[in-house]
Amino acid sequence: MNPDIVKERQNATFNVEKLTNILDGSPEKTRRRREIESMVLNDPDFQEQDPNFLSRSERYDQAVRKSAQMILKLREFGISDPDEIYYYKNCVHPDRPEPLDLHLGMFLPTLLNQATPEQMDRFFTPAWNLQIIGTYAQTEMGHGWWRCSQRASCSATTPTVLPALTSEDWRPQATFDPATQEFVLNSPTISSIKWWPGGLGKTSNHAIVLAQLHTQGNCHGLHAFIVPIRDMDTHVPLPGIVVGDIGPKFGFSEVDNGFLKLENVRIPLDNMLMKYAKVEPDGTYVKPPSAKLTYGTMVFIRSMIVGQSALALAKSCTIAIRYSAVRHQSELKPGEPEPQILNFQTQQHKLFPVLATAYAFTFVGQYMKQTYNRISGDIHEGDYSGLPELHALSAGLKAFTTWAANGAIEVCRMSCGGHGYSRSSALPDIYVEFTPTCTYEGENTVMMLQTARYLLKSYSQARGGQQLQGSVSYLSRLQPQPVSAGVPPLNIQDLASLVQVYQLRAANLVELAATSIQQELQLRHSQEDAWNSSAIDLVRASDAGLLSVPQALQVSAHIKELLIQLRPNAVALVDAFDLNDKKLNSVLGRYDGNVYEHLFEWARHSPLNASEVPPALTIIVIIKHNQLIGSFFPRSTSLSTST
Ligand SMILES: CCCCCCCC/C=C\CCCCCCCCC/C=C/C(=O)SCCNC(=O)CCNC(=O)[C@H](O)C(C)(C)COP(=O)(O)OP(=O)(O)OC[C@H]1O[C@@H](n2cnc3c(N)ncnc32)[C@H](O)[C@@H]1OP(=O)(O)O
Ligand SMILES: Cc1cc2nc3c(=O)[nH]c(=O)nc-3n(C[C@H](O)[C@H](O)[C@H](O)COP(=O)(O)OP(=O)(O)OC[C@H]3O[C@@H](n4cnc5c(N)ncnc54)[C@H](O)[C@@H]3O)c2cc1C
Repeated sequence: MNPDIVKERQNATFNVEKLTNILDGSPEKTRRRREIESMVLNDPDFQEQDPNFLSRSERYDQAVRKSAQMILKLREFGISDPDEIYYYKNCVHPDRPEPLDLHLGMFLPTLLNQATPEQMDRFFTPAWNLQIIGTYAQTEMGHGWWRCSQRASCSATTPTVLPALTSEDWRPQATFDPATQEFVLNSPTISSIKWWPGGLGKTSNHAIVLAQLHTQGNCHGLHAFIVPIRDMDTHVPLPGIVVGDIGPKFGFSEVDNGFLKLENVRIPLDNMLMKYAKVEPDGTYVKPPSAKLTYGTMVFIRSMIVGQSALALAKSCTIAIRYSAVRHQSELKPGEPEPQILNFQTQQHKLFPVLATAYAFTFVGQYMKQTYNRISGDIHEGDYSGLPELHALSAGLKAFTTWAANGAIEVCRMSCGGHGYSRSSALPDIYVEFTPTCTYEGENTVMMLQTARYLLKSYSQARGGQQLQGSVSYLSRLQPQPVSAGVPPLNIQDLASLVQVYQLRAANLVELAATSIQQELQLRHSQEDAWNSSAIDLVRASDAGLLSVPQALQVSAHIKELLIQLRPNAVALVDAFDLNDKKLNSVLGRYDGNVYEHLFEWARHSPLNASEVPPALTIIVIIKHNQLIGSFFPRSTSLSTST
């Protein structure tokens, strides 16, 4: 054990285990988490080659092998609780998305939320047993999101054939054919090819495809269909299915994100997910109780991503803080030993806010999950009243937490200097695997605008005298103040006072956005143009701080004081996240702090070190010996060598 890190732990002023229990929810939950962890980390079937030294195809193959083992073991150990599955999976594939993510995270949950009992028997049971492997295909090459109501090509009441259509307006279509009781699915244009779904490229044999439903000559907007895409025995693509991998990406190397072109693919009537919307055998369309229920799986994953932001931050600051405790640089005072870099105020100012955010997001993630479970329980009982708030909260928190975490991971990487740039630190991987959360499941700006939409509606209800409940109740309680009213009183030591200032700022920003829309409406006369011209204010309204210059200075001074208070407990606070070394997979973030010897050991495994003279270098050796000069270069430009 590195002596610096030992001293850090001796100096801590609280019981780390108790804090771990609080983070987990209870001592029993900590025990069970560790039990699952050891099932995976001590299982030889999950041993792997360091993916840093593998090609993409090798990484995919290794991940598929581990995922298959994972499904067998989950069954063997009878693990079926979604939280436990999620935890087990995260130990099997630490930090890395894998080919079955979409199957587990979106295919199964969409069936649970939108399938009829008969469809559950036909699809969910075989999917649970991994006979059916599914993905969720919404995004297309030309469109990541849909606004059917604004499009000439589709609305619940417009006929299918409209004069003003251009081919680029077309999206994947599912047209009901009553003669055969089938839907005929087509991707009419290049831009309508499904693009991005995880596991689609090679792994899945089924996809939930989001397509426009056409029946009896009318288009009814976006609906979900279960489409078999590969033969269940041979895994070969079925007729009419053009499918494959979209190629290498920034990260996600283990995942076969794919494309899917549908060419007159026929599926039975009862392959449309019909828990809510229905098509009768004669083609009659039965509306769902709420059109928004189609978006349910996205709300589930967005809620989950809030917790993933916390985990990415916990990992990043564990690595950076432990490393900063063992790394020494630059004499502070001449003649004295070099200090731990964690003693530099600037280093603390980089890392301690990340640490605090990791804790805050952990609790926000738990709150988001409880809210999701509560409101989705109501929805299953037929009460849809909480859906707008759940959507606004999950969309806004997904965007806010992923943006914040995305920036903070990079702060942690840079705070480790050069070694942070090495893949041995794990920080580059954490970044590339995390950063697409800002884009997928709804691009963050678009999500903030969804939250703003809800805030503005709530604002106008509050101004109309309604007493609002839940997360927007502050809009009823607080009267937005004009700038001339000055800044509110603030006690920076008092959490309640800080919350009040945040709420006031939020109310002011919502009012600012509403005023902007009103002004733009007078200028532009169209609600949509006024909305777009106020979009910057709207995004700010979803991301609410209202301080005077002296108050801001007071906050700065207080932050410096807090850095000093936090310093003795920094290592213990990251230890409390209880991230096992094998899961963390970082040379810099090792629990024992023995960084340098392991860094050296890790580098020696680089494939480039497999031979002292890599084969490609023989050409240089030959050139050096002047044997090729005559044939490679004209005499007049021949290289001068000393040999
Ligand atoms: C037993 C089960 C076992 C489970 C085990 C689980 C264990 C877990 C194991 C593993 C997990 C692995 C982790 C998984 C990793 C996942 C990787 C993810 C990979 C990525 C996937 C994707 O990206 S899928 C594609 C996602 N795409 C999007 O998100 C597109 C975003 N676009 C949209 O959401 C909509 O198009 C948009 C809302 C932007 C616009 O739609 P439009 O209809 O035009 O909207 P608008 O007119 O603005 O609003 C209409 C109306 O509807 C309301 N609304 C919009 N969205 C929602 C919603 N989601 N919910 C509720 N309501 C919504 C909106 O507010 C408007 O309301 P009103 O104002 O009119 O009242
Ligand atoms: C790693 C990864 C995995 C994915 N997995 C899946 C999957 O499994 N299944 C699936 O269906 N999809 C998947 N996706 C696709 C993902 O859901 C989309 O990329 C995402 O929804 C964003 O859509 P887009 O790419 O069309 O971006 P665009 O909407 O084209 O965004 C581009 C820019 O335009 C801006 N913009 C767009 N609309 C507006 C607006 N109304 N107002 C203001 N600004 C706007 C955005 O803010 C952004 O800056 C995945 C993507 C990635 C990167």
